[in-house]
Amino acid sequence: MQALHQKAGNVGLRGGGTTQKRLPSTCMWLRHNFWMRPLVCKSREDDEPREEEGPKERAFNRLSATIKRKQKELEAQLHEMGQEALEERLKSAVQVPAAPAYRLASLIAEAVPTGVAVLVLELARPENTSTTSQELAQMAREFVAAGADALAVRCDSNDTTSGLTDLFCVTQAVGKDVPVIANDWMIHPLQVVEVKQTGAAGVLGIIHQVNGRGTAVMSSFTAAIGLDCPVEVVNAQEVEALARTGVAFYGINLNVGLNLPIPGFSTDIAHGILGELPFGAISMVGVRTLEEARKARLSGADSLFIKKELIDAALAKHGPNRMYAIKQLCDQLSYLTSNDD
Ligand SMILES: O=C(O)c1ccccc1NCC(=O)[C@H](O)[C@H](O)COP(=O)(O)O
Repeated sequence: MQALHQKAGNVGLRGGGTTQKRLPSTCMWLRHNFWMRPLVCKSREDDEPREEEGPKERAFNRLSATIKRKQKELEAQLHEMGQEALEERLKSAVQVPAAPAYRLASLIAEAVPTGVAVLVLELARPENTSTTSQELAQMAREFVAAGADALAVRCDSNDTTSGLTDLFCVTQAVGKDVPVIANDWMIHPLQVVEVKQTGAAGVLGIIHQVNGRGTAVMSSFTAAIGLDCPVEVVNAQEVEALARTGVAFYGINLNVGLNLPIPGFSTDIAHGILGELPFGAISMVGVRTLEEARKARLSGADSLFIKKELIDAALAKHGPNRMYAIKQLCDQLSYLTSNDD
C-alpha cells in the first residue's frame, strides 16, 4: 500500500501541489525569450542519404528530418502568435491546471497492486482513407468497449489533417474516466497547452534523445499544468539524470534501436532500464507484438503502449468486426501480462 501511495504521490507532486511555486520560474524563462524556440537537440545539417549509411543511420536521418519538419511548423506558429500572446497562453495554462490531474498516472498507480498492466491502445486514422474525427471517435468508443484502459491518439500532421480536433472528439467520445493522450513529437510547451485545451489527459512524445537538455523543461511544464507525460528514455544514465529533475513517469520504445544507432537495443535493454527506475516511478513500454508485451510485463512494465502494428495485426487476424478483433487482442494481452502464468 505504501508503495502505491508513493507511486501516485511522486507523480502528483510535480504538478498540482507545486504549481504556484513553479510560476515564477516559468515567467523568468518567458522574460528571456526562451519559449520562442523549440526545445530540441542539434541534428545533422543535411538529411540527404549518404552511401556509407546503414539502415540505423538512415532511420536516424528520418527521425532527424521529422524533427526538423516539426521545428519549422512550430517556428511558423510561434512567429505568427508573437511573444505576448504566447506568454499569455502559457501563463493561463499554468494558472488553471487540468482537473483531475494525472489521470493516466493515477490509473496506473491504482492498477499496480492489482497485478494487471494498464493497456494504452494507439489510435490512428487508417492510412489512405478519408477518416473523419467523428469516425475516429467511433473507433475510440469501440476500443474502450473492447478493453482499452486508455488511448494514445496520433496527432502528427503526417498522420492526420486535424490532430487537435481528433484529440478533442476522441476525448469527448470516451469521457473523463478513460485517459486519452496525444501521441506527437513534443518540442515546445505551446503544443502541450493545446493538448490540455482539448481536454486530453497528457502527452506521449517527450523524448530525451530528441529534447536533450530541454527534456526537464518540457516535462516539468507538462506536469505543472496537470498533464501526464511519460518521458522516453534509452538508458540508465538518462533515467538517473532525469530522476534528479523530478521525472517520475518513464517510457521505453522498443523500436528505438531501429531509429537510433543504439547497438542491441531490445527487450533485454528495456529490462535493464526498468530495473533502474527510481523507487515509486511508473513506466510504460511500447510493444508491437504479443511476445514483446509478455516480456515487457515480466520485466516490470506498469503499462503497455499497444502500437498500431499490433492493432493492425489483430484486425487482420480477427476482422472484419473491429470491436470483436480488438477484444480478442485485449483478452490475449490481459492473459499474457497478468503475471500469474
Ligand atoms: O513509441 C513508443 O513505443 C513509446 C513508448 C513509451 C513512451 C513513448 C513512446 N513513443 C514516443 C514517440 O513519440 C515515438 O518515439 C514516436 O511515436 C515514434 O515511434 P516509432 O513508431 O516506434 O518509431
